[in-house]
Amino acid sequence: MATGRTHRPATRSRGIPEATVARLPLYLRALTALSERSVPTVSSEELAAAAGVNSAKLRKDFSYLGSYGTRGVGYDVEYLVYQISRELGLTQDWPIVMVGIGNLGAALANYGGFASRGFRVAALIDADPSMVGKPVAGMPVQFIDDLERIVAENGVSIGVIATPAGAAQQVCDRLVAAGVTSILNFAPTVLSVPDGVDVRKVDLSIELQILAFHEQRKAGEETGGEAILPPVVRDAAAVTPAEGRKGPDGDMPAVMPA
Ligand SMILES: NC(=O)c1ccc[n+]([C@@H]2O[C@H](COP(=O)([O-])OP(=O)(O)OC[C@H]3O[C@@H](n4cnc5c(N)ncnc54)[C@H](O)[C@@H]3O)[C@@H](O)[C@H]2O)c1
Repeated sequence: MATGRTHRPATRSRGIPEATVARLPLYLRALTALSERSVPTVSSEELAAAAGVNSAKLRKDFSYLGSYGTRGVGYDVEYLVYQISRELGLTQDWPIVMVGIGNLGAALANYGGFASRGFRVAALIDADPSMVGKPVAGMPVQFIDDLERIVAENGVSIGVIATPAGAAQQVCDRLVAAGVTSILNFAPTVLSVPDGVDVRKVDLSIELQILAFHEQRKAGEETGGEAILPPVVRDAAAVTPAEGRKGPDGDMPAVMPA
């Protein structure tokens, strides 16, 4: 089923660079907070600070949306919320399915932030027969055998995978064959998908490793250049890439090769 990795151009067909697309949710989150406080307008500097980006980049990003603000007044908050939501496709409801309702899947299912951002959890799916019918976040868990029917009946185009890494590719293939064209993957494995399918990967351990890198740098600066390696990096240094290292769940290198 899987035919290869998806390669996307850095610029989307409508002319908005991927880097800008990646920042739109940050602007939207900051703008939504302003909207909830009934703030009518915001300057590029204020909004950039709230979103954690620099203001020149923000102005450039908004120019792709055709939004230039008004000199001395700033940007209209409600209109920008609408414009960004429309650009991100959030003015419509997106039914999603989650596969793998263990510790992580159940926590995600219980997160209220999806629904408020236009993502409706249509179904929770697991392969463990003892979980089927049990409620998680107020929904009964459904059996993996019904995946294709569930996707078709709910018109699902986005799937979330929170299974062990060893099951993720097979689950991904079934989702794609059923018609899902976007996957959010939490399993620590690289998924192969055909052209036309987008995969986003979330890995908190990679984020921690990046922080560890910065901590090591800071420690090096404090000691005048003599770097103090945190334990995870010291361990990695003793392992050749060919040997690899098994992570806590036995399927992921604890330190990803560069
Ligand atoms: N991305 C991150 O930052 C992050 C953080 C925590 C965990 N994880 C990963 O998320 C995954 C889930 O972690 P967890 O702690 O919830 O594990 P878990 O063992 O609690 O849950 C996994 C669930 O997947 C189900 N499952 C197994 N094979 C399946 C299949 N073929 N189809 C459908 N369901 C299947 C199991 O029955 C179980 O309910 C793991 O791969 C883990 O490494 C990622």
